[in-house]
Amino acid sequence: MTTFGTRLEHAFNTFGQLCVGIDPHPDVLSDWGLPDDARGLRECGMRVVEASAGRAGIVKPQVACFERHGVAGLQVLAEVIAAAKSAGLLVIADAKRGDIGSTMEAYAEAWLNPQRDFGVDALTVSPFLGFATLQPAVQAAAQYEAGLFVLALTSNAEGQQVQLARDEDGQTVAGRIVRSVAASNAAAADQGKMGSIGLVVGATTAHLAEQNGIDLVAGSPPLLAPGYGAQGATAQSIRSGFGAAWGQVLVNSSRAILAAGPETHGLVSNIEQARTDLQ
Ligand SMILES: O=C(O)c1cc(=O)[nH]c(=O)n1[C@@H]1O[C@H](COP(=O)(O)O)[C@@H](O)[C@H]1O
Repeated sequence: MTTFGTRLEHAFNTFGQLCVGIDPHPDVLSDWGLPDDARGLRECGMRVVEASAGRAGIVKPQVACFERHGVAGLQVLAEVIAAAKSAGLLVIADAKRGDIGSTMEAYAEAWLNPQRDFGVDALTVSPFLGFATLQPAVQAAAQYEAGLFVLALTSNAEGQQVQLARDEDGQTVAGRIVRSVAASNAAAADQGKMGSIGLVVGATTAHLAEQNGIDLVAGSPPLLAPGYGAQGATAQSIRSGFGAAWGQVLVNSSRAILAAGPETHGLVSNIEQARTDLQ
């Protein structure tokens, strides 16, 4: 095994910077002619995995879409994760977990230990109970050679009220999170490698980093950028928004890819189009 940052760099070099989002919303299932139940989730998830394998390096299942169907939905999530891993895809679980340290330890064990049902390559986490509460997850990531994506500057406009708030030193909340993540990646950065502790910076909001003096390059964190396609960001706006940090960016697209419908050729064509646009 190698660190998550190294596996991600390898995926970038092989397949480019696209992350295929697996978000089986009720509308998607209905458009695909599938029932809004565990069978529909399984069919949708497995088709996206099949279309992504060998064409994209990374998939990101949206846990909420599976959780919505209770135990049966979570069983399907475990199956989709296992199928994606055996197809050679890196899997980021988008569960946005965050709690006091002792509880965070349990979340980290559930999502980052590869022996567990939901063991994935990386997990999205929330630092809004204080960055230090994420420490057990940072430790688990090191132990299991997994990764984290810490919310910093999210793609939704409402996020800015909290994330761009300034403290008495004039520092933004997002800026502090970014600096804490950079410090967690210091060892990898010293070796010129991509870190395993990443940030979530929206494709739609990336330009706000530079405008607010936030340095996304320090510590080489991978940057998960949702917002491409369905939320309005384009390949061009993302490149200019991230500027010098573009090489670290993993661009997620969920609904825009799933809009192809259930046929493999349509999904493949949307994945390949997104990959080409992002090159
Ligand atoms: O953590 C995320 O992935 C995330 C963070 C963020 O700031 N904005 C955001 O849209 N997301 C997720 O990224 C996906 C975006 O989906 P589409 O807008 O359909 O491409 C959804 O699963 C969101 O929950």
